[in-house]
Amino acid sequence: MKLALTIAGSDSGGGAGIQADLKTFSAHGVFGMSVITSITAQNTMGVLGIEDVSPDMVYLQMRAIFEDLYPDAVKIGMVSNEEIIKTIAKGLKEYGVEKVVLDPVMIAKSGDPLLKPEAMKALKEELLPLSLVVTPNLMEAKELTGMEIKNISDMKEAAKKILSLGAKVVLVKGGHLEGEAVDVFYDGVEFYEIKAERINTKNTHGTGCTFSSAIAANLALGYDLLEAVKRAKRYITGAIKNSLSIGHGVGPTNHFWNVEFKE
Ligand SMILES: Nc1ncnc2c1ncn2[C@@H]1O[C@H](COP(=O)(O)OP(=O)(O)OP(=O)(O)O)[C@@H](O)[C@H]1O
Ligand SMILES: Cc1ncc(COP(=O)(O)O)c(N)n1
Repeated sequence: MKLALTIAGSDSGGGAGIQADLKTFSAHGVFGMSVITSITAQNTMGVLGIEDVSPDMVYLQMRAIFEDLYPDAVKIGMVSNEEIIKTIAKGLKEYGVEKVVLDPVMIAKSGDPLLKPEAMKALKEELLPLSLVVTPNLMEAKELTGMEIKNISDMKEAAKKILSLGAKVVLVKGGHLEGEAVDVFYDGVEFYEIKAERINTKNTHGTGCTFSSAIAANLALGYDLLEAVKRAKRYITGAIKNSLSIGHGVGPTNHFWNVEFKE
């Protein structure tokens, strides 16, 4: 059995964060574990409240996992404050973790901030250099580079800048552009455009979480990074195509559309 770990925030509504990540791991047949960084009171309409877990408790969760159930890959999502970011960086270094997918979550689809503005620097300086791949959406890539990003050529330029911040591979997600859903993968040598059809739906809560945890699941399964990203792209496209119209706002991705064993 392969093991994957998500270090992220809890979404009470089940569509994003830890909950989306664990469902994604399960759908890939990978055993999922979690380090919860923050608890959000959240649903398809927005975020009612956020309570960060103490850095000590974040560290203890990491210890509990790494000293017993060593993961084959790790995904990092919402890490809202500087102390938590530094604690995670310390843990990753201490336990020598290499297959790290960093989703630099900043704002929820609902517009609610999930990263404190003063924590941006720590995210850039402490976590980015420790990750194998970082997966910013257009807004996050803009925050990381200061660049306005309007097309694929801008995405490539941004990917180069983010690589120079210390990331080994950058995957800029074009979910917020128009036309085909194109993501730009840059490993410092070559650009790859990872493409899929655009699905016309309002139900995209948790797309970034689902995509990054699918990359981590495929890394845990032993695929190389580019292949893991291509497989994750197929997974997220299916999860959006079959997304769920539940709740009154932005519905979540669906992890049960390709399940073989139905009642
Ligand atoms: N409507 C869509 N149709 C097809 N693919 C999409 C659509 N929206 C997003 N994607 C794809 O989903 C993946 C996640 O991208 P997105 O840009 O939505 O991430 P995100 O904004 O970080 O998500 P989140 O807001 O959940 O953190 C990317 O591969 C993107 O191309
Ligand atoms: C705990 C948590 N983590 C991440 C997201 C981002 O996902 P989205 O932008 O789809 O709301 C979220 N809303 N909540």
